[in-house]
Amino acid sequence: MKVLCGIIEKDGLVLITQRSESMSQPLLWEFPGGKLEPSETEEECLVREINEELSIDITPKQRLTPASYTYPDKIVELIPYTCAFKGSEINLLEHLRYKWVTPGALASYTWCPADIPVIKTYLQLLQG
Ligand SMILES: Nc1nc2c([nH]c(=O)n2[C@@H]2O[C@H](COP(=O)(O)OP(=O)(O)OP(=O)(O)O)[C@@H](O)[C@H]2O)c(=O)[nH]1
Repeated sequence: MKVLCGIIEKDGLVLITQRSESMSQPLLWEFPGGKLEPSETEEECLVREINEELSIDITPKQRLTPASYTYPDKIVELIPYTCAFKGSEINLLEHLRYKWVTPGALASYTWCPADIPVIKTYLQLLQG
């Protein structure tokens, strides 16, 4: 299944979210996003999912290299986009917590396994 995730940037920081105990992959960190519906574009999916989860508005910017990961019950193709934060207050509607962190701190969180190569790709992009 195709899953879109947003690396949302603001003032040099990145927004990360922690999955709640009731979700699959409980307490792991991820980039907000979700499953691509057949009727929508990748960008539409990102805007919709992030609004549904956090009630904020974002603009997708750059598509990064997707990463595939085989979980016991599903194969996830994780498609990352860098996104601009357009403002408004964050309301957590599904997640346990969120944090704005420096890119250098990303590696110190416990991520969904599919995100590990995505973080590597993002850090390489920043390094130019
Ligand atoms: N949004 C998001 N999902 C991710 C990331 N990494 C990753 O493995 N996933 C997985 O991709 C799927 C996204 O599904 P979803 O957000 O639309 O719905 P969900 O958690 O209710 O799905 P699920 O209950 O089937 O696991 C989940 O299985 C989630 O664990 C990520 O960085 N962001």
